[in-house]
Parts: sequence; structure tokens; C-alpha cells
Amino acid sequence: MSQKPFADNIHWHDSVVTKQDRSQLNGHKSCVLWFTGLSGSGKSTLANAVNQRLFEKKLSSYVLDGDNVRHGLNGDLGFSPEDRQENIRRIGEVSKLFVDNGTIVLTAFVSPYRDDRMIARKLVAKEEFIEVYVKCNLEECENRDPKGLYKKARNGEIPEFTGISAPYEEPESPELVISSDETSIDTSVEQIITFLEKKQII
Ligand SMILES: Nc1ncnc2c1ncn2[C@@H]1O[C@H](COP(=O)(O)OS(=O)(=O)O)[C@@H](OP(=O)(O)O)[C@H]1O
Ligand SMILES: Nc1ncnc2c1ncn2[C@@H]1O[C@H](COP(=O)(O)OP(=O)(O)O)[C@@H](O)[C@H]1O
Repeated sequence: MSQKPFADNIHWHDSVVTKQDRSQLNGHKSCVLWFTGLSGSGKSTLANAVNQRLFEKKLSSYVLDGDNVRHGLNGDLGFSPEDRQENIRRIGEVSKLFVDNGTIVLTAFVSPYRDDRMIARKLVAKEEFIEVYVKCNLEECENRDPKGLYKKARNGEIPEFTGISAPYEEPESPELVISSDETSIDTSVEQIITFLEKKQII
């Protein structure tokens, strides 16, 4: 079966209200802040802290979080490489819609495979995709173990666990690297906000 079996019968509708119109209304540009890193590295913590700062500045932003999205939209997916790819593909498409809506979307997914992250990157314009590598050594992630998952993974209760029994491919040229095992949450948030200001997104 072809990947898009109904493509011939589907037609694209351009929106009358454009992304530029929405950006003008919001007073800022839109983008994807794509947080990637090991479980426990701090993706959710940082994405939510940045989101809070943006909210306080009265900017339009939204967090898409791995755990939450897997409860609904991607509830049918597991953690095989194929399922992770589909997970990231869907999140990429959802992010694109948010960007079109003029929103700064912050995604917090392990997204361990370079090729999958590249698929998400290519869905939006070059300057709209900001890969944020939340770098944290495995030992520190295991010490944090906020959900007790590393313990379970070490006990063999969770197969294909990233960092333990499944790979994490480090980003080669991310727009931002946050060393969360060396940098405080506040300083990291500042680093990301400063980046958005420097790029004149906000
Ligand atoms: N096998 C395995 N490997 C990695 N992570 C696992 C696994 N099983 C469950 N979890 C929990 O699910 C969260 C990762 O989901 P993601 O959607 O971010 O994963 S992925 O991007 O598709 O790889 C991840 O959330 P975070 O801890 O927030 O990263 C884990 O809590
Ligand atoms: N500098 C830091 N940056 C981010 N998180 C940190 C930092 N120091 C400690 N933490 C803690 O590490 C844990 C990271 O968990 P979480 O944000 O859920 O990670 P992830 O979403 O990557 O799985 C949280 O309990 C957070 O408070």
C-alpha cells in the first residue's frame, strides 16, 4: 500500500489569514523549540519553565510533552524505532500547525534518532526550528530518576529504554546546548530566552 493512498483526491486549501498576519497580531514570530535528550535530562522542566516565562511576557506559546501526548494522540505507539519515528513525525506535523498559528511551540520528547529529528526539522522553515540539546550525563539522569524508570530498566522491566538498552544519538549541530548537569534551571531558561531575543523571534 502506498503511504498516501488518497493523495489524488485531497486538495490543499490556503488559509486567508496567514502566518504573517498572526505574527503581527501576536507581536512576535513563531518557532519550534525542540528539546531533545535522555529521560530525566530536564526537557519537560526546562520547556515548562521557558513556557512560563513566555506566558509572563504575554507571548503565545504551548508545550507538547512526550508523556502527555502519548496518553492521547500517540497512545497507539510504543518504543520500537518504528513507533518512535511515527511519534516524532506526528509531533513534527502538530508543531508545524502551531507554528502556522503563530505560536512558539516547545516540544519535550526524547527523540533519540537523528533522522527522525531531521524529519521534524524539515517540516518548517530553517529559522523556525531550534533544536535544544538538553545534555546530561547518564549517571546524573539515573541519579535523578524522577519517575523511577531507570531502576525498572536496569531490572529488565522496561525493554528498549533509551540510554540503557536503546540508543541516543547526540545532535551534531543543535542550535542550543544546555548542559543541565552543570547549569541551573534559571540560567538555562535565561540562555534560551536570550537566544530567542537575539534571533528576533521575541
Ligand atoms: N523504552 C523507553 N525509552 C524511553 N522512554 C520511555 C520508555 N518507556 C517509557 N518511557 C517514558 O516515555 C517518555 C519518552 O517518550 P517520548 O515520546 O519522548 O519518546 S521518543 O521521543 O518517542 O523516543 C519518557 O519521558 P521523559 O522521561 O520525559 O523523557 C519516559 O518517561
Ligand atoms: N539544571 C537542571 N535542569 C533541568 N532539570 C533539573 C536540573 N537540575 C535538576 N533537575 C531535575 O531533574 C529532573 C528532570 O526531569 P524532567 O524534566 O521530567 O526530565 P525529562 O523531561 O528530560 O525526562 C526534574 O526533577 C528536575 O527538577
